Amino acid sequence: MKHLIAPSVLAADFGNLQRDIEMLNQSAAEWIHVDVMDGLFVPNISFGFPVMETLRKHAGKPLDVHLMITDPDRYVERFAQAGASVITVHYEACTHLHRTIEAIQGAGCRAGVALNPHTPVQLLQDILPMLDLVLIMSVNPGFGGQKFIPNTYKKIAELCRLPGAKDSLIIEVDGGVDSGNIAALRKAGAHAFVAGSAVFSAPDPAAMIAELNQIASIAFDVQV
Ligand SMILES: O=C(CO)[C@@H](O)[C@H](O)COP(=O)(O)O
Ligand SMILES: [Fe+2]
Repeated sequence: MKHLIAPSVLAADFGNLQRDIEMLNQSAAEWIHVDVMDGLFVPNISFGFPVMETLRKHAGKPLDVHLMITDPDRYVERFAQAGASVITVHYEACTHLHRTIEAIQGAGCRAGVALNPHTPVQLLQDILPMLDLVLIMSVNPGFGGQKFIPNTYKKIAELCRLPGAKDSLIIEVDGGVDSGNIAALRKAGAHAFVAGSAVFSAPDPAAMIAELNQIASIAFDVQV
């Protein structure tokens, strides 16, 4: 499966959000990653529907919504209506994950499940055949700009070996992804790469997205 880059708007300049979205529209990014935090599931609050509204209005690419919220079932329908293409919920935040996945897909979106660094991929075994995406967190969720956790490589490889996944299952990795680890992550088996600070702290964010895209595309040819 082809790789894709999903820059996270959490690291964008909110004073110039429209400008940053335009940059993403013109860039090699395939998706736009939207981090929603409720201050309960994670110790941080990011943004909600008003920002989704702006994104829907200006973004020309699919919105990949990462819900770091407790009981996400309460908001699945609204995020779908607000323009999400992918809705990812946390394994740790759902009591009835099977029902939640059905609700996301029933609302016309692709459904993903995110795993915190401490959550083993094997816990997904019984639900894997339903999933469109698994998001492996490579930092503890809640903040951008954190250090990448190397155990992620092992988790991606283990997930690839789990039976029952759809051929189209997308393995996404999120947290501390940059030009130094994206090739190894791609080789480990990941397809979708979220990058916040690596992109928006770069002097030329669009050039950094192109660089990440390029490295991922030749990952299998390079020694890592
Ligand atoms: O979900 C999260 C953080 O909880 C991420 O999507 C971050 O926004 C990624 O930012 P960087 O680690 O790339 O700076
Ligand atoms: Fe995220």
